Amino acid sequence: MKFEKTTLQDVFLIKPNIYHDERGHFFESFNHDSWKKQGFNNTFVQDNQSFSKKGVVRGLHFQLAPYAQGKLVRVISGRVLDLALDLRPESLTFGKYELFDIDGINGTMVYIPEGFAHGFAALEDSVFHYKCTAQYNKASEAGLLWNDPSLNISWGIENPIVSEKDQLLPLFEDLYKEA
Ligand SMILES: Cc1cn([C@H]2C[C@H](O)[C@@H](COP(=O)(O)OP(=O)(O)O[C@H]3O[C@@H](C)C(=O)[C@@H](O)[C@H]3O)O2)c(=O)[nH]c1=O
Repeated sequence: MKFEKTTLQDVFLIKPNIYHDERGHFFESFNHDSWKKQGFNNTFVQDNQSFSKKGVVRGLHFQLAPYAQGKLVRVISGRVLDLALDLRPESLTFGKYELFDIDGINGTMVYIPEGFAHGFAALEDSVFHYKCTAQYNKASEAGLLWNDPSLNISWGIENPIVSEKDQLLPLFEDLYKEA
């Protein structure tokens, strides 16, 4: 598996070695020792899976400390535009985001550390899987509006399906007014 930098500090892509044969294919989606060699000293404590119909946008979500989550995300089937937004004021890439076009064929994974907001758009019917470094904690849930004009995110979907909860999330500038 190859670890590649992105434009965001501490966000990286993980490209697995995929072994194809007449039965199909095989790849390691997580390997403790490979991650340790990269200096990763955290532990994944929860795995999540969701299915999204084509045209769904979920996010942008994060959990507040002490339940902040690092997430290792991947698409099992389908295709997703995945987004990480740096919310760490001390970071060189604070306020910046990057979109990653990932699918169930190339198996590319994205690691999004604690301190980022995360969201994704399902460009096809998609099964999405992610490992988290902290448990779900309802009281710590927080987020930002998926279509905040100041972020101007090109989700590649017109009139997406968005949960009621996500439609009520605050704007980026309001989040920092509240802080
Ligand atoms: C996230 C989560 C939700 N739930 C429950 C709460 C609710 O009844 C139902 C659906 O929750 P949500 O609407 O929050 O699901 P969803 O919008 O898919 O939330 C996820 O979005 C992506 C973008 C992320 O980054 C994740 O961390 C997570 O916030 O599942 C859990 O039991 N455990 C969990 O870890």
